[in-house]
Amino acid sequence: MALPFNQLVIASGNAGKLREIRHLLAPLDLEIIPQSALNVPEAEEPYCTFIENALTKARHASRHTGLPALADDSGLCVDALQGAPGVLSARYAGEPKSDARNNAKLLEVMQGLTQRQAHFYCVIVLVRHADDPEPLIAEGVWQGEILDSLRGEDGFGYDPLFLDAKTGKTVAELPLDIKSRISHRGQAMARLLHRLERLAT
Ligand SMILES: O=P(O)(O)OP(=O)(O)OP(=O)(O)OC[C@H]1O[C@@H](n2cnc3c(O)ncnc32)[C@H](O)[C@@H]1O
Ligand SMILES: [Mg+2]
Repeated sequence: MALPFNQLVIASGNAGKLREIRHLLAPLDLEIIPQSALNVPEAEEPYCTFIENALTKARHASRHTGLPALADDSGLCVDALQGAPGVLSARYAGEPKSDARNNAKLLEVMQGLTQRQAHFYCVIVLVRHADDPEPLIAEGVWQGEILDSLRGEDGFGYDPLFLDAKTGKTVAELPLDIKSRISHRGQAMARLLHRLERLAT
């Protein structure tokens, strides 16, 4: 597909996410540039919805670089916790961000709970310029359940606690290519690429 741009800034500072996004965008003929390479400072994420935060991150990176930018805002939503940690997933256990402390907190909060259903949610936003009135937006959801102990070494964030019902594995036990095919992020990116096709010449 021939896109109307050949460079794309990824508005994320999360190494695990960046690895997955690079993998998902690999089929495109695009130069992928992490925002850190262009000294974009981390954006504030003050909103209570994923979409508002994603839009803010994408516009922020685009404004700083003058390039098209893609942001991912995502998180884990636990049914029994009314959707927490939700938009606060990255900082559930406070500052500085720590996957290990977030997982420990989640285990503690869910101790003794039998209702363990949860989902990962991801929204991806692509703006062609900072004030783009028609950002491309796509979502994905991945249903699973929260285990009572950590399993697996791969991935990032809550992956060692999230059991995928279909494979019977935690996300941290799934290789990158399998996770990318079925994850919330993989689904969102597939939909985004579909929308990008309509822009392609
Ligand atoms: O905002 P950026 O810089 O992209 O990085 P971040 O880690 O702060 O990203 P978010 O604000 O979108 O928060 C997402 C958090 O949700 C969790 N999360 C999202 N996707 C995940 C996945 O695929 N596996 C495990 N945890 C995930 C993880 O704790 C992330 O830090
Ligand atoms: Mg963040």
